Amino acid sequence: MKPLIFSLLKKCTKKIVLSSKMKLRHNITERTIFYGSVWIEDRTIVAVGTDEELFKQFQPRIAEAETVDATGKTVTPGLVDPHTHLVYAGSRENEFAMRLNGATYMEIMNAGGGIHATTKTTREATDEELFTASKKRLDQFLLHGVTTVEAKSGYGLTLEHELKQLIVAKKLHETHPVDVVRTFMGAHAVPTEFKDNPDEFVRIVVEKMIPKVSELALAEFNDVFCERGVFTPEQAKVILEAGKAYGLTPKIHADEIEPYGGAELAAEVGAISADHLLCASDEGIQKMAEKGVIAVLLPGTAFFLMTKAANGRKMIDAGVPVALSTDCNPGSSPTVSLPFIMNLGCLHMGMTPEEVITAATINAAHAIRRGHEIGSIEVGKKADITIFNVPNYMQLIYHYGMNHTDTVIKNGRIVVAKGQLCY
Ligand SMILES: N=CN[C@@H](CCC(=O)O)C(=O)O
Ligand SMILES: [Zn+2]
Repeated sequence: MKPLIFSLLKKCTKKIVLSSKMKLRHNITERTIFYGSVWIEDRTIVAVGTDEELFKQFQPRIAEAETVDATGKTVTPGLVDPHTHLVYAGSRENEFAMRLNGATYMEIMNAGGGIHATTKTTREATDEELFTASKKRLDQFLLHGVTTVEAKSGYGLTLEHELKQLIVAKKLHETHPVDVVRTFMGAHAVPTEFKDNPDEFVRIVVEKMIPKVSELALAEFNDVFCERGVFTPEQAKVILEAGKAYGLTPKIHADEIEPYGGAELAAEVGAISADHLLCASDEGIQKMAEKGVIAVLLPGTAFFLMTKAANGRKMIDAGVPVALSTDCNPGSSPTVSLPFIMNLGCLHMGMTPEEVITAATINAAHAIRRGHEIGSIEVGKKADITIFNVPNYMQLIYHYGMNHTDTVIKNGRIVVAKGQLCY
């Protein structure tokens, strides 16, 4: 039998343990252990407790363990980002300059820029170029303490190019330490070639793209940008129901620019999450709470588009489980820093530090159906753990705009040490 690899994290001044029982009890940190340890065997967490408890339990075997000393640092579950547009080519700083001069995000998109601009550069990129550009971003996510990301297609908008994006995402998942969970988003925009006949494009998404994506098992989720001037709630419903028939779980970009019935639709179709929600109606929020739809909030997008962030506090108080994400994309949120998003969650959405940590770990894991295996430091879960070089979790949120990541353990393996990649 192969010898096991043991790893011990000792003398952590603080370790946050978030129980997966918290799925819907999103607003508390269940347990913080001072001077705690985690015992990992292979890829799995075998024991969690105080230094003393684990020392007693594993005393005869400590000599054979590889030890990571986290003295004076803060240990959390590996962060989970449940909403990214990771796979794309090109960059849109020209639009940033236009917005600084007063143009709006939708004006730029309606004039053929925005998502259309990235669709052009992504279609033109070779598979290798697309892989290399996306891998660079994934490395940056890892360096910021993120061990799992969701990644959407949606910059292809033809069957061929949507598949190209999803295949790159799959290859990243297979070759990179960070797990990449795939979402098909063929309905990210109505391509310019269909601007006079959007229903024909919806037909292609439903009849050609979804069946193929499902046949090739390239995605688990199906997402739609439901917004005035993009896809109507009626079109979005057709697309999401079609996905369900092919085993793809609905997600939705909802109520980002104006109230448009997206939150209500998420509840109606049984979406696992509704994302953005800056302008969600009270009724929509209520329906999401009733159906257990997770709100994936993206305060980096509001920050970058200079608009008011979603009301996270109101959603939590209404009983909606809230997750946080970067929304990493070249137009509305070109960042990989989930810790910065956590800071915005506190400053712009009325969330507490405990709530934003929960939102970026266990609730984020549930938003991509991974709550049973990641998102908390619990016995039996994957050993995905991040150590931040701060003495307590408050400082992680308080010292904003800096990368505090010291060490990342992914699947029981050290992949970032002293803030540098080492996989
Ligand atoms: N709002 C729609 N989609 C992305 C932005 C995509 C882009 O601008 O390239 C978002 O989630 O913000
Ligand atoms: Zn998005």
